[in-house]
Amino acid sequence: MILELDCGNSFIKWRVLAADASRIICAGVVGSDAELMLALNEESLNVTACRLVSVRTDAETQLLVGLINERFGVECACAQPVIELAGVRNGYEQYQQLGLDRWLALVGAYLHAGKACLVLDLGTAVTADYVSADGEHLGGYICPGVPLMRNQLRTHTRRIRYSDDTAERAQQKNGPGRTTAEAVERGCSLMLQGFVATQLELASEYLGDTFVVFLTGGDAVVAVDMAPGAIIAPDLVFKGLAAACPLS
Ligand SMILES: Nc1ncnc2c1ncn2[C@@H]1O[C@H](COP(=O)(O)OP(=O)(O)OP(=O)(O)O)[C@@H](O)[C@H]1O
Ligand SMILES: CC(C)(CO)[C@@H](O)C(=O)NCCC(=O)O
Ligand SMILES: [K+]
Repeated sequence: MILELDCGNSFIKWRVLAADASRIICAGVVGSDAELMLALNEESLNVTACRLVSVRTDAETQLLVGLINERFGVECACAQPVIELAGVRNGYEQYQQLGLDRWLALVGAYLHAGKACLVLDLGTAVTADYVSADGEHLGGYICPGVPLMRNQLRTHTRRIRYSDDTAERAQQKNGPGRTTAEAVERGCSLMLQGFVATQLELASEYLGDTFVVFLTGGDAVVAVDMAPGAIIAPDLVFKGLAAACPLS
């Protein structure tokens, strides 16, 4: 079995594939290394290979690599920054500085589409990346996602306080908020939608008429209605990871 890990700033997304990568055996999202090891221990797994991508510090990543090695006796293949992969060229002035999750997502997208693509990752951070029809990464954008916007408001004000339940109820509609929770939740959601709308406009400008939009990340649902024809691809990073760390 192949263990795959996407180690982000907030969550570790994990999944286990059959040895021939033909199907997903189990998968999950956890908040910490310890939670990951607990989740993996709950399954009876025969892990024979591991590949991972991390945007954490090298020290944090090595800690996790050590835990995996201890538990399963396998070395993790870690995705590394490269200038070119699977027909895509990294567009950063310093290719090492492009977040590896962004890089693998856009490689995964181009492998899937084979033409120009706009990759929108709507998670803790929101990112947009542009790939031209011939595989040139043109660069992208980074901004705070809904969880960060919401937390900034909570942290820097005294009267914005409400529960997660209230937040969830407030998100059902988009009209002007009549409670604090509604005003904040709908406001942040509109910020995100405004960002997505602008990205779609820019994409026509930079990518021409024919491009494929990929939506990924926890808040992808907020944007589906705005991008008809967009491909919802929760596993884009894993697609790119398989290309970055082939097992044979
Ligand atoms: N406590 C949780 N348990 C399980 N799933 C969760 C939990 N919190 C969030 N999720 C789900 O996990 C996924 C997190 O993905 P998302 O793309 O938003 O990650 P992210 O916030 O960008 O994380 P990172 O910065 O760690 O990559 C979402 O699909 C979300 O619904
Ligand atoms: C932007 C995030 C935080 C998104 O997860 C990650 O890709 C990252 O840490 N990137 C490094 C900075 C950059 O991509 O320019
Ligand atoms: K992410």
